[in-house]
Amino acid sequence: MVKTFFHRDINKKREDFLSWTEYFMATAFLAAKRSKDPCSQVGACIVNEDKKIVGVGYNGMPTGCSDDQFPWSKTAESELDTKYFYVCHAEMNAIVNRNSADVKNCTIYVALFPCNECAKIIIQSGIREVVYMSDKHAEKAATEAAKRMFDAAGIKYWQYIPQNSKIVIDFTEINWSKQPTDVHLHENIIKEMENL
Ligand SMILES: O=c1ccn([C@H]2C[C@H](O)[C@@H](COP(=O)(O)O)O2)c(=O)[nH]1
Ligand SMILES: [Zn+2]
Repeated sequence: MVKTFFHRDINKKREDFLSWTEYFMATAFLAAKRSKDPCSQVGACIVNEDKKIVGVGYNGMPTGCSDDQFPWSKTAESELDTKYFYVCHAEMNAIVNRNSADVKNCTIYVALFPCNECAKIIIQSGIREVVYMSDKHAEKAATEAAKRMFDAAGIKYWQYIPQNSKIVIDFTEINWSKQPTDVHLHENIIKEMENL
C-alpha cells in the first residue's frame, strides 16, 4: 500500500486557498456541470467591482423548451433538428439571470471565448472585462468577429492559465478531524494512489 499524508498546522493561516480568479473561474466550471449539452458544457460567472458574484449561467434550452424534447445534435438533415437554433449560451444566461440591477463595469469569467452573439450582449450589458479559459475556436469567424467588437468597444479580454488543472471538491472533507498537530492520512487519497 502506498501511504500518503499531508500536514496542516491549524494555528496558521491556510496557504492553499483559491485565488479570486480560480474561485470565479471554478464557479463558471461548476455551473457548466449543469449543462445537458453532450458535446460542450460552457459556464459563465459575472463578478462586480466589489468581487461579488452577480450572475451565473450555463448553456441550456430556454425556459419552457424541454431539454428532453429539443434536439442536442450538432448535425441533422434539417437545421431545425440541431441544437443551434435553440440553445441559450452560458454568457447570455448569466446576464439575463443576474441578481443585480445591472452588470455595468463587471467582469465575466467564461470557460470558452464568447461567440459573436454573446460578445454583442456582453458589450451592450456594460460588462468591461472578459476572462476566458479556452480559445479552442480561435480560428472561427465568430471568434474573430467577437474579438473585433471587443477591441472596438474597449472591452479587456485575457486568457486565464490555471496553475493547477484540477480543483477537487470532496464532500467528505468537512468531516475530517483537525487536531493541533494533525497529520491526515485520508482513505480516499490512499485508494486513489493504490489505483495508480
Ligand atoms: O459563446 C458560446 C458559444 C457556445 N456556447 C454553447 C452553445 C452550445 O451548447 C455549445 C456549442 O456546441 P458545439 O457542439 O461545441 O458546437 O456551446 C456557449 O454557451 N457560449
Ligand atoms: Zn455565445
